[in-house]
Amino acid sequence: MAAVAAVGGHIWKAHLAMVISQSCPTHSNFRHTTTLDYGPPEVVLHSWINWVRAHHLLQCGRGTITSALCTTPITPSMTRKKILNMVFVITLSLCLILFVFLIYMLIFSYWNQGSGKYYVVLDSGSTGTRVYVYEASVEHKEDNSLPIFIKSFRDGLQKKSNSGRAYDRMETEPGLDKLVRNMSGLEAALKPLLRWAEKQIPEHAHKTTSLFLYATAGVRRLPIADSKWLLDNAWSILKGSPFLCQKDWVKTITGTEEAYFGWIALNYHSEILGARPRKATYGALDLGGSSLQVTFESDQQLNSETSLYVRIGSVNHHLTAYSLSGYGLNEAFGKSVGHLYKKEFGSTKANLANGKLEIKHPCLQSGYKDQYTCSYCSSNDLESESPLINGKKKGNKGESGTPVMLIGAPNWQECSALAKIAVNLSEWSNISPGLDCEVQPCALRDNLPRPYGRFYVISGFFVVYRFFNLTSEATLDDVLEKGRDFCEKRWDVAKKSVAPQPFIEQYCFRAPYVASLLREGLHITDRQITVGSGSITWTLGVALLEAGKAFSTRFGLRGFELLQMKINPIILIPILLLSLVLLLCACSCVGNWMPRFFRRSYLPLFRHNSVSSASVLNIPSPFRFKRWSPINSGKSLTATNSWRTIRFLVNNSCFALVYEGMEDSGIQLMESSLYPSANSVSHSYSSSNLGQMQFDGSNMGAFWTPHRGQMRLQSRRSQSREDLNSSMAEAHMVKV
Ligand SMILES: Nc1ncnc2c1ncn2[C@@H]1O[C@H](COP(=O)(O)OP(=O)(O)OP(=O)(O)O)[C@@H](O)[C@H]1O
Repeated sequence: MAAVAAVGGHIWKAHLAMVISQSCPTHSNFRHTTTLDYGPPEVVLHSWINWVRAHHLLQCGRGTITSALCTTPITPSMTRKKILNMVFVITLSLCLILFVFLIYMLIFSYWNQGSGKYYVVLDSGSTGTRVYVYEASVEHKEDNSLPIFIKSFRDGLQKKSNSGRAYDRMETEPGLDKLVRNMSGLEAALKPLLRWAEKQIPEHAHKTTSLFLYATAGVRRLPIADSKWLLDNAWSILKGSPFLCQKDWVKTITGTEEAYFGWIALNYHSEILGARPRKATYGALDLGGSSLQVTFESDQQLNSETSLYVRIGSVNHHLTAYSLSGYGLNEAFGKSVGHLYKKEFGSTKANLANGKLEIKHPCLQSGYKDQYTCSYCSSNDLESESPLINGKKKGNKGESGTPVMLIGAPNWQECSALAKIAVNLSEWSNISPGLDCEVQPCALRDNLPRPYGRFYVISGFFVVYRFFNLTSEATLDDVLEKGRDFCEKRWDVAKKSVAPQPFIEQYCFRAPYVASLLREGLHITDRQITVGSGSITWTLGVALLEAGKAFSTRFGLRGFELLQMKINPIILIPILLLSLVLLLCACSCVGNWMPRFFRRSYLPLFRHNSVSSASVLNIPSPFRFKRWSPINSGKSLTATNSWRTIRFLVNNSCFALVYEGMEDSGIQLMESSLYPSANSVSHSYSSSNLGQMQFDGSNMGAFWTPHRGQMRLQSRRSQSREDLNSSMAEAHMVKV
């Protein structure tokens, strides 16, 4: 009802009253008045009539009404009529729902096509904090993949990428984990990023742009008090931005979440997500500065700790996702230094030398000499797996790492062996002792599922390939070869051979490390991997999932199902028209309401006698049913076939329905119907001084349609020949 009213743009407050006709004196005390808050009058009328009938019959059954009329209303044909009426109402409702749904789809689909929603995602990694700005919009794609288009903003960043940095992104260093209780440092890390984001997004959209800060491995491994300080203060900075930000949008994400977001980003980028027919997804190996995220799809029953069930569109995915802490590029180098330190000085912390302890590193070029703060040098460092500070300094709880002096002593064989040690979990952790990398993936704890299927290697892998100018077709042997060449150069030459960028000295180590990590650490072969682009970052996954939520909410549905329905106007418009026709037909059945165009062909009985198309009726609201009283009807009625039938039914059911409250409303009634009968007699309506108007009390009332600000009364079309005949038959039965 509410939907009907809303669609029509009318909210009707119908005050209905039924009074037993004066022609039924025994019922004269029976009066029922009620108020319906919503619903167009035709539906209200119809429901009311049904109620009245039921009530009347009930009263008769109880003997509270003794009128002879009690014997007349219930006949098999009336029951049939009731059923028909119900069917009509249901049909009408269904058509209406279909119609409204289609309109809704049409409007919202195209509304969403154009409108974008912005997202700002701050990635607080161990190496630095980066800002990503995305604009998401609904866009249906030819290949049926997920119909969300995400655009990433990189304005003004092109210049930076030419400077040798691997990513076109706005970033600040160091990572947040090095800024514990350093408010000015925290502001310096975040505010430039916010300012940049503000410039990318149109001002009018700032308030609706969602801002997230997700911290990863660096903050993840801080003591709780430190990470809380960081996040609380980061929140106090972010809430001052013009963007929409909530406290729980400033948080540390788990390694599994990070892995999952990366997988989403990768498969979205590859246009696989939500595709129909289903396409095989790629696994993701996302190598950061601190940790490595592994995500892949598998049908096997796997470890419940690492299992994720995801439904995207109509496709279910069973994922395995985990994060290998300490396997990021920077930390791996730290482990190599820690191993050398242990070999040289044992596992006790050597404070004595105060940074003067020299460590010869086989993965550093000759001529290289620099300070390094080792986080894996003391046994404490190793046990706590404490993070490196910007790849160079500091341990947990404010405790500094061990300062050492790194000296380049290049030796490719030793460097490769050292890289393997950094990969083998049993070499630097007591979690899984004695792992043989030839036998099992030695970067994995016992209970972690082995990577399976095809993978895209992203982030740190991309950085390494890019550093050595390798294409995505390059093999791991190519990486090793390039690494070896680079290691053999003198440091001053090597440094100048590449554009300025962070961690140049570590790439000699990184080449054998990434090869060993994939081959020995994870048992992944060259054939299984493709190097992904630098634009695939887990932050894209965050934006995509948020956009999916936002658009699904707009559609009022969960998930992407509706978004996936490609709405082709060529199909939709005919469906809409068809539903409209169905709707009109249903309306005509229910309430004799149908445009003249349809009506003529259906109702040959009605023929013009004298056309008075100007006759209209102002409908007052509230309105009321009132008994039909020929005495009160003042103005004499023009008798017609149809009218006689109406009156007959009215008399049969002992009451008539009359709009009440029309007295003051200056009612104009049609003198003759727009739709004349075959007998060239017009419909007639009472236009008494009381403004009463009769309806077919035993069946549908008239249907009212808004017309030029007024309402036109039309006679009930369902008083077709068939209907009339059945009414006559009923009357005849009663007489018998
Ligand atoms: N702009 C850049 N140019 C060159 N190298 C970069 C750049 N940004 C990051 N790197 C290198 O890539 C490595 C991985 O960086 P990434 O941003 O993926 O890690 P992170 O987010 O700091 O790591 P984690 O999430 O594990 O803390 C870094 O250690 C660094 O060596």
